[in-house]
Amino acid sequence: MLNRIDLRGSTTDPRGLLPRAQLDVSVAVDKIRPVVEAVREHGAAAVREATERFDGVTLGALRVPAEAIAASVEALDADVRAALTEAIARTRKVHSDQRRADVTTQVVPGGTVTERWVPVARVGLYVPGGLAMYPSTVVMNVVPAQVAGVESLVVSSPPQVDNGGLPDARVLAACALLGVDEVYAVGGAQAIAMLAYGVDECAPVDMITGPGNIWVTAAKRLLRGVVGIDAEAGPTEIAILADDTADPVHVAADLISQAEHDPLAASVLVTPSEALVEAVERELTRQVAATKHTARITEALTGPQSGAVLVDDLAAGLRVVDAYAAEHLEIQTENAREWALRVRNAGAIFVGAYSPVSLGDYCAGSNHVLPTGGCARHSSGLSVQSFLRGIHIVDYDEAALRDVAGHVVTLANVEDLPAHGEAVSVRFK
Ligand SMILES: NC(=O)c1ccc[n+]([C@@H]2O[C@H](COP(=O)([O-])OP(=O)(O)OC[C@H]3O[C@@H](n4cnc5c(N)ncnc54)[C@H](O)[C@@H]3O)[C@@H](O)[C@H]2O)c1
Ligand SMILES: N[C@H](CO)Cc1c[nH]c[nH+]1
Ligand SMILES: [Zn+2]
Repeated sequence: MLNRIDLRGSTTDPRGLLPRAQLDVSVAVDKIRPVVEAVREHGAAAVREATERFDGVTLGALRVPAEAIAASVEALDADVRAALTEAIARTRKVHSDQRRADVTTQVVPGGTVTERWVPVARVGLYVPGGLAMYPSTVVMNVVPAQVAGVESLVVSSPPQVDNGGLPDARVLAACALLGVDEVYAVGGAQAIAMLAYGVDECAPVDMITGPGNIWVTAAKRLLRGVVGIDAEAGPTEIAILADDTADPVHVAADLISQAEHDPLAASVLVTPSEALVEAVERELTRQVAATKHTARITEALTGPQSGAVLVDDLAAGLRVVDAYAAEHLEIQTENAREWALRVRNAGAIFVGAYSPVSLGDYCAGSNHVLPTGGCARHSSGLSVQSFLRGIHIVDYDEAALRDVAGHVVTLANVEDLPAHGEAVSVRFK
C-alpha cells in the first residue's frame, strides 16, 4: 500500500528523495488568488458568492446568531461535553505554564531595556469543517489566545448544509463552553480573506491562526503580511521512526489515524527493519478495510506524499525525519525518549508505545495546530507565544546616554547617517 523508498547505502541529502504531495501550497495559491481579490474588492458579496460555489450554501447573515450558539451547548451530549471539558482543562493547564514574564535588563546604571509581552488585540481563529468536524480545534485555538490575554476573539468555520447553513453544532458548542460569541459561518479561502480585509459584517483582525486544507493554507500564505499568520498548518502529516521493537498493529493504526483527515494527508514510516515494513503493510490492509473512511485513507496512504522509507540504522533514520520535518513525529524504538531528544525538526514528538498522535489531537494538553509541509524546520506549533509580541521599552537617563553617546555617533558616521549622531549630541551641546 505504501510507496517504498529504499535509502539504504545512500549518502546523499535525503531531502529531495522523501515523499511529498504533488499539489503543493504554491500551486493552490494561484487557484485561490481570485477568491481573495474578490473579497478585497467586493466584501461580503464575494464571501457569499464563494460560499455558494465551494460549500453549496446560500448564506444569510455571515455572523452566527447568539441564540444558535447557546442552543448548541444546550443540545450537546453529556459525554461530548465531558470530553471537551477535560480537553479544555488539560490544554489550559499546559498553556498557562507557557505565559512568559516581562524581563527588564539593567544594561548600565540608569539604562534599562524591558521586553514587555503584549497580546495581539484582535485575532481570527479558523476552525476547519469540510471532510471532518473539529470542535477540538476550537479548544486548541481559543485556549492559548485566552491565556495570552487576547481581548477580541473571532471564530470562523464553514457552514454546514445539515446544520441549516451554520457551522457544525459541536463547533458552536465548544465556542460557547469557552465563552466565544463572535462566530462566522464562513470557511475556505474566503474566510481567511474576510478576516484579513474585513467586510461590512466582520471587522478585520490583526492575526489569523488555525489549521485547514490546502485552500485555507494557500490563502494564509497569500495574506501573510496583510495580517499576522501563525505557521502553515495544512493537510496533516505523521512520520514514525520505528525499529524492530515497535508493534506493527500500533504503527499501522497511527499511520491510518492521520491519513483519515484528508486524501492529501501524509503518513510516512521510517525504519531500518524490512520485517517491520512487511508486518505494517499486512496490518494496513487489514485495518484500512475495517475502518470507516476507507476511501480517503487509501488515497492518502497510496499517494506520493506517503511511504515507507528504509534506512541503514536509526541514526540514518534520524537524519531522514529531520530532513522531512513532520508535523507529528512518533518515536517507536528502543530508548525512544533518548532518540526523541536528538530530533531537531518536528511540529510535535510523541514518545514510545503509549503516546499516539491521537492523544495529542485531543487530550494530552499539548497543542494540535502544528506546522506542515516542512515548515517545522523554522516554525513552532500554536502556543501562547504565538499571540504575544515582545515590545522593547528603552529607558536611559541623561548620564547613561552621555556615557555611550560617542559610540552612537561613531556608528552613525560609519553608516553615513550623521543626523542619527546629531540627535544624540544635540542633547549635550
Ligand atoms: N496541521 C494542523 O495543525 C491541522 C489540524 C487539524 C486539521 N488539519 C487539516 O485541516 C484540513 C481540514 O480540511 P477540511 O477540508 O476538512 O476543512 P477546511 O475547513 O479546511 O476546508 C473546507 C473549505 O474548503 C473550501 N473548498 C473546498 N473545495 C475547494 C476548492 N476546490 N477550491 C477552493 N476552496 C475549496 C470550502 O469553502 C470549505 O469551506 C485537513 O487537511 C486536515 O488534515 C491540520
Ligand atoms: N491531527 C490533527 C492535526 O494535524 C488534529 C486533529 C483534530 N482532530 C483530530 N485530529
Ligand atoms: Zn488528527
